[in-house]
Amino acid sequence: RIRYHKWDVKYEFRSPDCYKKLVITINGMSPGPTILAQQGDTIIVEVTNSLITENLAIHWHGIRQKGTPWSDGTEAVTQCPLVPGDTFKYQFTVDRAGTYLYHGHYGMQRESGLYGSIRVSPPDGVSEPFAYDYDRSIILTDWYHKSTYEQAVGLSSIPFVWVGEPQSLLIQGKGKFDCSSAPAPSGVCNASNPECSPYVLTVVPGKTYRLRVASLTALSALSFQVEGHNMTVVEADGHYVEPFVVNNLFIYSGETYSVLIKADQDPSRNYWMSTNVVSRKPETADGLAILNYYPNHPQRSPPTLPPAGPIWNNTAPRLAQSQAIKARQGFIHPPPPSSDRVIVFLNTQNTINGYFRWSVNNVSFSLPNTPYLVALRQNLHRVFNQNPPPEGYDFANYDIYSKANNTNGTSSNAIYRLQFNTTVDIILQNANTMTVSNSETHPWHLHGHDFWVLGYGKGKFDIHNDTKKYNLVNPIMKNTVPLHPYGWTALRFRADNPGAWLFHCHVEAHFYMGMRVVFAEGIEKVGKLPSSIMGCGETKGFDKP
Ligand SMILES: O=C1O[C@H]([C@@H](O)CO)C(O)=C1O
Repeated sequence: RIRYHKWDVKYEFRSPDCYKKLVITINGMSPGPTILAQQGDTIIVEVTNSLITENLAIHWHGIRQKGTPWSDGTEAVTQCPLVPGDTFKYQFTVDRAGTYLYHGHYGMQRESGLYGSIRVSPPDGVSEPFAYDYDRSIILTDWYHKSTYEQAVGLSSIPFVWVGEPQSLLIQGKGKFDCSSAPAPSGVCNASNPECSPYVLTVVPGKTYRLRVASLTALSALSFQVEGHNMTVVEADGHYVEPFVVNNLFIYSGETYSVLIKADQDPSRNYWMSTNVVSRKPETADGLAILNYYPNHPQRSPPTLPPAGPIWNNTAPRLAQSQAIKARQGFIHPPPPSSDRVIVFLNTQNTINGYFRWSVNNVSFSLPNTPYLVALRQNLHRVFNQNPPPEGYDFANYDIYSKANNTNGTSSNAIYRLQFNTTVDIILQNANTMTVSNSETHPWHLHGHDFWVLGYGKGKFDIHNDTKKYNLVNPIMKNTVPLHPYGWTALRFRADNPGAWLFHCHVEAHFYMGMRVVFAEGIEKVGKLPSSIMGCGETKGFDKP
């Protein structure tokens, strides 16, 4: 089946947390419309850029774009962005049931509200390996009052202006900023604006809900909890999980989970759902929503205090949850037992000519003006640096626990070329930032593939011993994975999808500041590129017949 959508993307004044600012909407909505589809369907989205003075690109997060690498929606990697007034047709197949996302992938637009859910059901006659009565989706985000533009300029200025902690946390696009906490011009912050009434999930007592929880935060790692209700984790990034029960779910930007919740508590009242910041010292109020037991009034506040959530600076339970996620029995895709290539990515904060940057192996990524996909397919060698970027770092001498003696980095647009159909291991290695005794959480997202998560650990990854602890039996496959503070994460994937694919930290500011790489594979197998992805940089005129 073909699922056709026509979207108009524009800025509108909105007050998702009671504070009025410019929000990017799709057909008037933020979050945008949910895309519902069945495995095997073709999705067509005709997007018109009505942002007036900004370009646009939309990424289909978790969709691998097999055979349609030009529809991945990543500016300067797979397409020229849409200029204001342009319409672009994204067309791709959803080849696996599960929970996915879409969001802006031009500059830092995602965090202006340009995002939504994709929900793919199994083909006819195939049932999910767990039972539920109802299916609901929520996306968690953090929210800033400064415009994305002001943030981007601050990040690229001397002196550096950090974005800081968010002003509020939103659950499915709704939050509450305390208007009395900061003076705002009259009419800008209005606590009684109905736009910022809490999100309500109504449940029928006794029924089981599949709640698809996703995070698209700009910065924050989150914990999510439902007062008085356990959650059974059953899906992650479109793969079935061997079920396990949690009180709170840790979730990082770019991840999706399905949890089962049974409405089996006292039905005479409502309950809180809450989300709170972890991994960074919180300066943001917890995000709240209401779990409404039918037929109680949906807006009636629960008689209790919202659950507080876990303490922010304890990494142990976060690492433990990461390690608990295994592929479900009967749905295990065993990884190849070994790999053809191992690439180590040291994650560091750097300075380049006085500018703050983020890097892998001390190289901070800069985007060319021409999409890699076109440059590679049409041999436009001038577009980017043709030398291979580093495959590792100075393992013997680099102390991951201290601020580096020399924090200088370099900037490059060189890419990793992978031999088609080979198996590649990626070791993400965390380190101290430029602040003493500080290491952050980085959620890494891979376009065009799922990877096996072979393991997580603390400290410096040891290629001789830590590889022996890899889970080669039932590792989960994902597209986004956390790298915990001072830790390592080991991934394996098959370079089997012809195209050019981003791999990056999903923290919007870190991505913007260069924490990304590009992989390219099987370019000679890429089909004829649509001229609609061309027209910028070295492809000027290529879009004309
Ligand atoms: O990129 C970042 O910059 C700040 C801080 O390191 C300097 O202000 C921070 O917390 C980041 O994640």
